[in-house]
Amino acid sequence: MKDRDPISAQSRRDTFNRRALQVSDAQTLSISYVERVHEESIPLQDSDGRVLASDVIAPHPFPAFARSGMDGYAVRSIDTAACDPGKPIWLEVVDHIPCGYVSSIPIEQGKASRIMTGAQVPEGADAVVMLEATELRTENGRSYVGLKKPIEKGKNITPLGFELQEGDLILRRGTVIGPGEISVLATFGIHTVKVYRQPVVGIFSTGTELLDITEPLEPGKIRNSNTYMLASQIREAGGIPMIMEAIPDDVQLAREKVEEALQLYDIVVTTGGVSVGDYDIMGELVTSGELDMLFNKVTMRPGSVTTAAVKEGKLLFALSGNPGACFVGFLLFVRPAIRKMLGMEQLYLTEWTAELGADYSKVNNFTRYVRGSLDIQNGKLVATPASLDESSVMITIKDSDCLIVTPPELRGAVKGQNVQVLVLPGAWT
Ligand SMILES: Nc1nc2c(c(=O)[nH]1)N[C@H]1C(S)=C(S)[C@@H](COP(=O)(O)OP(=O)(O)OC[C@H]3O[C@@H](n4cnc5c(N)ncnc54)[C@H](O)[C@@H]3O)O[C@H]1N2
Ligand code: MOO
Ligand SMILES: [Mg+2]
Repeated sequence: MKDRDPISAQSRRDTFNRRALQVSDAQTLSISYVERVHEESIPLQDSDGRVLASDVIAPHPFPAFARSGMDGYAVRSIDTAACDPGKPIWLEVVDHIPCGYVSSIPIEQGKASRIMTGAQVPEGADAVVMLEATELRTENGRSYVGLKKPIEKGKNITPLGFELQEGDLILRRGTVIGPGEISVLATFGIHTVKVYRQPVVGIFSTGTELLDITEPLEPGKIRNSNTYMLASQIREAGGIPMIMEAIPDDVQLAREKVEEALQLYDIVVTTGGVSVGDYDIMGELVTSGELDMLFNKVTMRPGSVTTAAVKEGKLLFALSGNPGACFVGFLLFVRPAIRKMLGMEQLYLTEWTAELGADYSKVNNFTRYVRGSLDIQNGKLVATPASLDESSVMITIKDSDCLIVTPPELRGAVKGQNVQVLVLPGAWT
């Protein structure tokens, strides 16, 4: 027995007349409402995974001095030209140069200085002979190094500016910071980094059947998995998830919750209640005129009822309650919005061409995004559809590396056929 009021008859009629947008049109529309978030400065050591908010220009050449690549002797190559294994040339050792020390003794004809890997090459020297190719003798308190082979000019020396010149553009705004970028920033003494603030994304699920993950199972009810799946997806996208308590199917509660979430957070994502059922409250809310609805139907499966609306410049994505549709809806619409806010350049999933690993017979008039696994077979990238790929199925999400894009066609797709795949974050890229 129901103990709730269904949504209005008018709302239900409206939902039957939804205008479906193509995925790309729906993406373009929703992304056009996204503004980049503000910048903030954070310590370099906290900047992993964050996005640079300004270009980084090399403030000095790197290396900033000609550097020895070996432990050995800094010499003038010309002095070694006449070396012979049977007749070594002896150069007087005039200095000893550890790392971090700058020698004040230039290398003149017939002279050499002992030098360590990473030390600044002294003036006059144009090559470093490695220690193993030398012998040492002492005479009258002076040291001499013996060389048996000529050395070419520049050998074992990394010239000043070998990697970068002063003024070179090293990192572009929009770059995601990882170990390589951190190394660059540290090298140039950029200890405080200007990055985009992480968008804060409010999440709540709707559904009278939902139990909290801490609650024991009850007949007819399920635990709320979407909220936690979305929180994980938000983190991967670079946002900060704010988990709000799920609500039962009550339009008034949904209205208040959406209002509150839009006040507090940069983006709001909900799940459930967007189809044509009697208690599909989010569907009713977005068509009530309180928000500007952008779309409530997209020509895709799963997630055909994916909905987006905007209020005072903030986006609400009302995703389907079915876990598969929720997962895909996030990837196609919410993730790009978070990435745009973060100033990233690549908003959408990476697209590759792969061979289909098994026949896929399901067809309809919408593009399907089929969960699949990727592997290499006989040197070719192969995408195999998941055994269970229904929108309501949760279990195969964890096994997927990609979404296999199957456009609407009369026939199904066959094994061996080329297909486009959208690579899932963290899988292979
Ligand atoms: N007459 C029609 N019925 C349905 C249609 C249709 O076109 N005509 N579309 C189907 C498709 S496709 C989808 S997808 C779903 C969309 O449903 P809603 O987005 O309205 O979601 P709910 O009805 O609230 O729930 C659907 C399903 O998902 C479970 N759910 C909900 N929230 C969660 C959560 N937080 N964690 C885990 N699972 C959740 C819920 O219990 C339902 O089983 O509509 C079809 N129906
Ligand atoms: O929204 Mo449903 O399949 O289109 O999952
Ligand atoms: Mg429903």
